[in-house]
Amino acid sequence: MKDKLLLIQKHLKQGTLRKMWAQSKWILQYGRRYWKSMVLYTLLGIAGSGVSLISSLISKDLVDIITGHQTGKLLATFAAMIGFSLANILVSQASGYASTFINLKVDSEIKNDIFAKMLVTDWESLTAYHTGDLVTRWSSDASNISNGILNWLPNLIIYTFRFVSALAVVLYYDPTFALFALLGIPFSALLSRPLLRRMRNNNQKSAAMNAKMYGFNQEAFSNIQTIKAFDLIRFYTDRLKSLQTEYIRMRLDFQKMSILTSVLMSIIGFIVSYSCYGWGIYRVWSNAISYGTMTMFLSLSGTLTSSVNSLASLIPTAISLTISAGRLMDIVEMPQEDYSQDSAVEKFGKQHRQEGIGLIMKDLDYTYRTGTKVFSGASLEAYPHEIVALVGPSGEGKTTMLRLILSLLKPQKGSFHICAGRNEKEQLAMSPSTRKLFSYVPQGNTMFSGTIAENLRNVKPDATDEEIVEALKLACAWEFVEKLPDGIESEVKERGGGFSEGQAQRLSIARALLRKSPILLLDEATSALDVVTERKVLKNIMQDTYPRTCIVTTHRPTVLNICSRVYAIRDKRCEVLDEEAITRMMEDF
Ligand SMILES: Nc1ncnc2c1ncn2[C@@H]1O[C@H](COP(=O)(O)OP(=O)(O)OP(=O)(O)O)[C@@H](O)[C@H]1O
Repeated sequence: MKDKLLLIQKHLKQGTLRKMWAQSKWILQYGRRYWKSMVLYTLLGIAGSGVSLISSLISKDLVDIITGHQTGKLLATFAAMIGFSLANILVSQASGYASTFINLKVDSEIKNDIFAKMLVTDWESLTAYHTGDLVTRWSSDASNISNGILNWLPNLIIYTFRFVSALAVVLYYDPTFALFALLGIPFSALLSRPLLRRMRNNNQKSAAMNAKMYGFNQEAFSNIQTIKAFDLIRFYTDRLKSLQTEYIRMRLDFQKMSILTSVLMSIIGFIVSYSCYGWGIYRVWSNAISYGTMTMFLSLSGTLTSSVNSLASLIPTAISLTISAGRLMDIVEMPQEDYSQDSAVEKFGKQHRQEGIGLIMKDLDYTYRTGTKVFSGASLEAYPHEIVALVGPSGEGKTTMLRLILSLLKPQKGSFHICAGRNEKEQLAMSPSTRKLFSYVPQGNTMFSGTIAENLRNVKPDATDEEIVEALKLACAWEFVEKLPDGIESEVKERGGGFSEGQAQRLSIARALLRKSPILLLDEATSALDVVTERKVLKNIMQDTYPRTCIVTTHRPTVLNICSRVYAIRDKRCEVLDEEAITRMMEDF
């Protein structure tokens, strides 16, 4: 007793129980939405239990009629028996169909909901997780929750009903029989204890292991080229083997314990059923009960044992559910982005479509949560029809500045606004909502599998072929697309496969231009182009009649003299370079 109290105290101290309670409340809050499905599922389950109970009673009558213990209509009882057996099959099939249907529906709804929440989660918080881990949480943990919501509570009611109703019938006919039938319960309870203790541990380990495996596979498959180039095939196959060995060891370890438990449970089951059998024969022999009652007892003792085992199995299910809930709560309870300015931004964008939209950032401070301070008192401005360049050594903060502009990161200090044209007075604070006014071409390849036209229409579904060709021309991509046999209907493979790096970059730029966003951000997006093409692309963007504000980050100073303004990121600030400094930079290159 003292041990138990100490254990509970330890759990309370660690907050395990408190956590489990919070996780259960979180599941219930989802469950509330689906109460109708839960009620339907419960009713079907109770109907099934009722039908099988009545079948047992009819089978008793049938045996008694046959053995001459009871006079009755043999045919009618036989027909009732067949009728109820058929009803049993129908109810269990209907319940199976309903549960699959509801399960699929609830599963997709919960996954949609969690997916949407993940997408609006603060970017920096989300990047703390490996994408493999995120995918595993979203797929397996969400499925676990949807299964649990639908089954756990209804099953608790169904199994309890099954147990209580069978027990009531047994008690009614012969209370001594109940003692035999329930003989196994204390043993089952005793056995489930060590299983439960390890269950929670194992569930946690298994979820983490799945995430690790998924992450490994995902990274390996998307980096096959690098693996080959560095001759890492052996290393990666060995790594997979060692992960699999770790996984198998963990599963087998758990399986061994499960086998031991189920062997012991089965032995207990045998003892219980043979005791029931012996006791039944004795009662029939001493004329206390009929053959029919004995048959019914035997079938009901099976029901009692199985419903107790089913009730016991709900405990590990609850544990695995709370673990999944905890893993999802980690994600969905992270800070969320604020999209409250959506309509204000839309209105602002429409109002100032003609003059374009600029941006003004003043005295920004930004430090990553890891403690890396990137900006201190940095200011930057960019207006329509301008190309503003951000230059600076690697790791100085160019990409971070673009993330700040996109409100993926929030500065700790400073003012940051978009403005109408060059009018500083008419402005709107930057927020995740202002992102809809931007097009962003990040570093690396961002094309999807599909045709060139499909890729471009991803950002503007109603774009005509002419608009697509115009965007391709501005991005200097038309010169190679027009030579392709299928033109804009040519296939692009995963991650821009089938095209050179520079060609894929130009396609990405064309896609961003097609969107006609007031502000265009190019992060090293022209790095794979030759100098002539790079200058041509930027000149085209500058000369386009659309009032676009363009910000580019670059390592190459060769295009700086065509930019409206050049900021050098140094000493955590953005310093405007004069003509002389730009010329010097170009000469030094
Ligand atoms: N997600 C992050 N979390 C923590 N620190 C980061 C993160 N991303 C970048 N940093 C750090 O912030 C600093 C600026 O990085 P950033 O990527 O902005 O540089 P950059 O100028 O764009 O570099 P490059 O020219 O190599 O692309 C670096 O010291 C980098 O290590």
